[in-house]
Parts: sequence; C-alpha cells; structure tokens
Amino acid sequence: MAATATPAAPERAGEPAVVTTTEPANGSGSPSGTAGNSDTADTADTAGTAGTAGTAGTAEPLQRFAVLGAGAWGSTFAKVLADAGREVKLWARRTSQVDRINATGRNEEYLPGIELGENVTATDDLDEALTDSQAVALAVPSQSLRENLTVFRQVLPGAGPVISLAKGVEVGTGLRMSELIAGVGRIAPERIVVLSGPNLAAEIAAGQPTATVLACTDHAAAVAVQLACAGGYFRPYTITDVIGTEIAGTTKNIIALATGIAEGLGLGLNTSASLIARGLNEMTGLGVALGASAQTFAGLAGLGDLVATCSSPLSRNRSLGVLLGKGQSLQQATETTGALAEGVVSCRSTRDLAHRHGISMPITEAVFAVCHQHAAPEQMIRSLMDRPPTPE
Ligand SMILES: NC(=O)c1ccc[n+]([C@@H]2O[C@H](COP(=O)([O-])OP(=O)(O)OC[C@H]3O[C@@H](n4cnc5c(N)ncnc54)[C@H](O)[C@@H]3O)[C@@H](O)[C@H]2O)c1
Ligand SMILES: O=P(O)(O)OC[C@H](O)CO
Repeated sequence: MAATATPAAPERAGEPAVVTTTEPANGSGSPSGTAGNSDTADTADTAGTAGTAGTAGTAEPLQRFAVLGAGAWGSTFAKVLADAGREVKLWARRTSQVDRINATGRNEEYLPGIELGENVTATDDLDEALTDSQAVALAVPSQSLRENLTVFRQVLPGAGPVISLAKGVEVGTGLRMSELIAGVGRIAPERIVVLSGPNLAAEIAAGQPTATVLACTDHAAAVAVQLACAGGYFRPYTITDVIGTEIAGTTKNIIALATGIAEGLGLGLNTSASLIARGLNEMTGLGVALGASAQTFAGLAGLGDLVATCSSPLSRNRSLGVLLGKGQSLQQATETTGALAEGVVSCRSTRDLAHRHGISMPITEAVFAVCHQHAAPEQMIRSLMDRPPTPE
C-alpha cells in the first residue's frame, strides 16, 4: 500500500508547522563517514562528529533508508517506510534470516504473516545496507547498541538523519541512546532523530493506525524523517525534546512491568490506573530533573506510550510482569515469554539515574526489588501503599 506523506505538524500547539521537505546535504548520502569515525570513542564525547543533519531544503523526501536490526520493530519500521514509498535495506546478523526474508518477503520469526513490501530487501552485509542510504534507523536492543555502534560507526553515512528506535538507558553509564549514538557512533547530535510513542510492532505491521513522535534538536531533520515515513496508518509528529522522549520511552516499560505484576496478582483497574498515573508522575519527575519538558510526558511519547504498553497483551513488558505477579521467577518468566522486556534492565539503569539526581521513583524501586532483589510481587504493592501520605 503506497501512502503519501502528509503535511508536517508539530505535536504541541504553538510549535511551528513546517511544510517544506528536506534532504541530506550530500545528496547521495553515501557512506562517507569512515574518515570521521574513530574506533576509540566509547563515551558520550561528541568531538569529531561526522557531518551534520544536512537538511537544506529540496522538494523530494528522503528516499533510500537502511534499517539496522531485523527484529520486530526494525522489520515493522522497514514496512512503514516501504508502504510510504521508500526503498529500504534491512540489515540482519544472520544470513539464514536474510535469505528467508528475501525468499518470502516476510520476517516470519518476528512478524508472522506480514508482507514487508516489495521495497524491502534484506542483507547481512553492512556496506551493502548503507550504500547510497540517505538515512539510517538503528533497531537493535538498547543494551547491545554500544557494541553494535563500534562496528556501525565505521560505515555509517557522513550525513543525513540517524533514527534511534531503541527504548532504554544503558546500564552502568546511564547514557540515553542518543548519547550513545553521538559518543560511540560519532554522529552529530543534530542528526539524531529519536522515534518513540505508542508503537506496538504487531499492530502497526497489521496496518492499524498509530501516532508517534520524532524528536530531534534540529527540527528540520525531524521533519525530513516525518515526511519520509508518514502514511495512512503511521502519523509522526515532530518535537525537539530529545531527553524527554527518551526518558519517557525507557521508563514506561518499568511502569508496564508494574501494571503487569498487579494484574498477575489478580488486582483490577483501580490499581492499574493508579500505577499508570503515579508512574507518569515519577517518569516526569526524572525527565524534568534531566532537562526535559514536562509537556513531553503528557504527549505521545509519555502518556500515549504508557497507556499502550500498560494496557496491551502484546506488550512484552506487561506480559512478563503478569507472569512475575503470578509467582514465576524472573528466569522462568523470561523463558516463558522468550521475548525482550527491556524494563527489566531499564529499572536498574533508571533507578541508578534517579539516585544520582536525587529523584524519588517508588514504583521503579518496587519493580527493581521484584526483578533483582527477590522481593515477592505482593511486596511491590505493600511498599507502595505503606509509604507515608503525601500531597499529590
Ligand atoms: N517491538 C516493539 O513493539 C517495539 C516498538 C517500539 C520500540 N521498540 C524498541 O526497539 C528495540 C528493538 O526491539 P525489537 O522489538 O525489535 O526486539 P526484537 O527482540 O524483536 O529484535 C531485536 C533484534 O536485534 C537483534 N539483536 C539482538 N541482540 C543483538 C546484538 N547484540 N547485536 C545485533 N543485533 C542484535 C536480534 O537478532 C533481533 O533481530 C528495543 O529497544 C525496543 O524497546 C520495540
Ligand atoms: O512490547 P514492549 O513492552 O517492549 O513495548 C513495545 C513498544 O515500546 C510499545 O510502544
């Protein structure tokens, strides 16, 4: 289904609506970043960043994309782009998976029954994936992004948007994904576009409508990606609050674990709604302490994603929480779902960040205790209800 790009619109009233299209300055977007990419960078130091967003206006939207990571979300985003009329190279590590995708037009392992579209070609060759790409989307899990970037940075294009799809904060360093991409990947921050929102892959892959946000310090870069991926079932809004978008995407997974645990305990919607509302409060508190806008948390990346993840049986975080609430150990629950629930690691990195910044995050603390300190699920509820009374 080919979809046409819709006019750009900001998520918030008051932000300027932009209706021009943009393209990287180097036009071809060929992988010219090699010279500027060092093998030694491993911090958030952005010195030596290669290229800029390069968003001088042209009439054409970005056309050629590379998506690195062919799991559920990378494959879904590749389909979104293809349905919007873009050409996509989808990079996967395993040759067998690449061969199956190219032979069938589907990624059955992650998106059963879904046609990815004729414009999606899989490859296990990074150079091939990136040759001529005008924009790159990174779709590997948050805790493996660093190790991947040490390889990716040698071939990432020297210009054009780099779209961050992972939701998480690195354990140990507390770095957000955009900070990792800037520091380890040696990408100028104004090229990094963070995509986040209520985006359960299976629903989007089935063509069900959703909205999302594209956050970038360079509004023009976000608009360039917006125009390239907008379609009949995918409506992206632009925003400039990168910190808020990333903190929201990370922390909502923790609250989804909490609501899942409550459901596993047999508790009802009052409990769930209380966790969602108080969860949003502590998510916002951390974000604001880190420099985010509170408004971001009331939007798609915050409340929107929180509601979707805490409510949907498709959510891996919520589903794992349900099993924990029913009494399974973390290991049992992880084996049962066999899926990536990033809240399990994010509750550790988020808790560390909160401690570092003196922010109270009681739900995060309680989820951490269940996941990593052998606390019983009932203890999660008790620890929250027994807290001294406070104003809202
Ligand atoms: N699935 C969703 O609905 C969804 C929606 C929005 C955002 N996200 C985010 O997207 C990111 C990826 O999630 P996903 O759902 O695609 O996960 P997934 O488990 O479906 O796929 C992960 C992919 O990364 C690959 N991978 C795993 N470890 C790797 C490594 N060390 N190096 C290279 N590749 C590796 C896997 O082989 C797989 O192809 C996560 O941060 C997730 O939070 C997911
Ligand atoms: O399946 P989850 O819990 O990782 O959530 C997926 C997406 O982040 C929802 O927006």
